[in-house]
Amino acid sequence: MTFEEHRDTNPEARFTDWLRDGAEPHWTRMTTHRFAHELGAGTLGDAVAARYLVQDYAFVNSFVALLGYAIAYAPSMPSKRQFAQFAAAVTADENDFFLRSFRELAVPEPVWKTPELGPVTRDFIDLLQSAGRSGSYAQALSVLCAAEWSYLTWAKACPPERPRQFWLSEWIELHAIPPFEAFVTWLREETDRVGASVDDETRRVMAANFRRMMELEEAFFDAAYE
Ligand SMILES: Cc1ncc(C[n+]2csc(CCO)c2C)c(N)n1
Repeated sequence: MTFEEHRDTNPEARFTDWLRDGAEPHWTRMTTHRFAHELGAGTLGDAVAARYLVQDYAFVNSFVALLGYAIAYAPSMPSKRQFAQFAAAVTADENDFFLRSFRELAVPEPVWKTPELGPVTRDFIDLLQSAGRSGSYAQALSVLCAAEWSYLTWAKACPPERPRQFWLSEWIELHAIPPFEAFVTWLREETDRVGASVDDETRRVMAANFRRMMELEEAFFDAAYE
């Protein structure tokens, strides 16, 4: 269904709802994945957590580069500020979380500093780079929106009692706290606004990016068990 058809069925329909619907079944499989359930229950194995965090640290590195592109492409100073403030949080508090977790899980420095990238991580990095280098704010938004909104969704579904292991509890908390939710709310509104103003071909590319992201998000959780 095109966005226009989607809007015809429901005039209230948001562009980002159309993106999410177009990414099924991956959206639902990722946001209700065994990985997220075990994370919430505190039963995720240490080896699974360590494997995931090493690959995710490499992902986040490319993710920060994409935030840099979003700062460059954003059309106004208030939009640039949203990305800049978010990038500051990721490179400070979140980086500290990764380093403390690697220490606690006894992951040697060379393993997290120069990791052996899994195939899903490589595909992710390619997608983040191509969205960044596209020169298109719309494309950057479609990728960022998939990554952030899906993380907010599984984290908000976690039970309120947090696991005792800090690398699990803080990872949930980071993605369920009000400032993160506020950022995702803004990011969806920004993506709704841009999606409504671009041509049909750009909308198709945004939907393809969003869907590919969710396919990789699901595969990324799977890969932590392999
Ligand atoms: C594979 C993968 N996809 C999305 C995210 C989400 N994410 C990336 S950076 C960031 C900033 C604040 O935590 C968030 C939410 C992730 N970590 N790993």
